[in-house]
Amino acid sequence: MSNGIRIAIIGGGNLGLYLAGHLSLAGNEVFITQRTRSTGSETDIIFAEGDEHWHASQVRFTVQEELQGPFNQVIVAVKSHDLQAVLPRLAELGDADTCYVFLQNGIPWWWTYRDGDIAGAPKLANTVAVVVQHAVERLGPKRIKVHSNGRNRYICAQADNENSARLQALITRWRQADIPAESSNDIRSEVWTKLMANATLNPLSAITGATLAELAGTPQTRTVLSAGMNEIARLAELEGSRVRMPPQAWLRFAEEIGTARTSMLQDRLAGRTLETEALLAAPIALAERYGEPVPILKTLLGCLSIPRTDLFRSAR
Ligand SMILES: NC(=O)C1=CN([C@@H]2O[C@H](COP(=O)(O)OP(=O)(O)OC[C@H]3O[C@@H](n4cnc5c(N)ncnc54)[C@H](OP(=O)(O)O)[C@@H]3O)[C@@H](O)[C@H]2O)C=CC1
Ligand SMILES: CC(C)(CO)C(=O)C(=O)O
Repeated sequence: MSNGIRIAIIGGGNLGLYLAGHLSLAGNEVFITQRTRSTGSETDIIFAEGDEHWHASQVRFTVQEELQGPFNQVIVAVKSHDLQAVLPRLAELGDADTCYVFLQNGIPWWWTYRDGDIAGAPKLANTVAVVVQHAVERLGPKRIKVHSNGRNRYICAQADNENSARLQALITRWRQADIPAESSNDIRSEVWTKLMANATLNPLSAITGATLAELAGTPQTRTVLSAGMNEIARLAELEGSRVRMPPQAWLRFAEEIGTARTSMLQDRLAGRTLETEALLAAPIALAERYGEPVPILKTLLGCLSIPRTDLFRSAR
């Protein structure tokens, strides 16, 4: 591979497949790991449809134990509740120059982390947080539907807030692969801004079964969403951050994205664990520390605690 680099992606779900396809089609050597080895070919084809149409046939599918480092980029695309199993085995995949990239929604694992807290985890200087403003759905094991309103964003920053050449190289490489990456000098405010959407749209979609456009287009749910988003904005303020989008802008985003199902609704439909800890329980715990009332967030978490994994199965 002439100009390409070696990239490992941990987790072949929605975003893992999307990034693998783009980075592979741009000439990089891409390996993607799944929880267990899939039957079938190691280089199965990834198909994208929806607002993008492509297929990528050079991505290598494997399991983490079989990856041979060092990689230039290690992209961690598992849900936040699966990080505990993955983090201690990451450092062995890289060297001093490796970029470890994390895409998780919600309060991230590195929020209060200090180097050395988890043996085997990457250093903060090598850790890049990406706030992803994009909706991708899985239609089959290696088939995704990409939703685009023309304003997708992959907002990147180093977890230690430094602006290194390594971070800039990552952004350049992703942009060459048509991934709309950009840098931020205040990633904490970006995390809070995105959490306005994920602490409200994700749970409400999983409770109701509604798409993003249905939630944003219904007056009653708009009111609940705006109130929940304002609760998050207030927490951001208490933490010394400032959200970058008002609730109305998020509702417009949701309307434009249209028929997409949030990642949490997809999990509920498939009977998988919901990402409630990072998206709701963590900000609620923080609110309790400040004595700040968050009735909407608590109601959403309460509704999700009713185990109804079969809820929409027959309807979809
Ligand atoms: N989808 C979206 O549009 C967006 C998602 N995000 C965030 O990005 C993150 C990833 O989301 P998404 O791509 O939707 O998630 P998915 O659930 O689609 O993908 C995660 C994948 O990781 C796999 N996995 C879990 N543990 C391991 C492991 N130890 N080794 C290898 N693979 C593993 C899962 O396998 P299994 O299927 O067996 O569980 C699953 O295939 C989440 O935090 C989400 O909140 C952010 C913005 C948009
Ligand atoms: C709401 C959405 C699509 C916004 O990007 C998202 O982050 C998710 O589904 O988890």
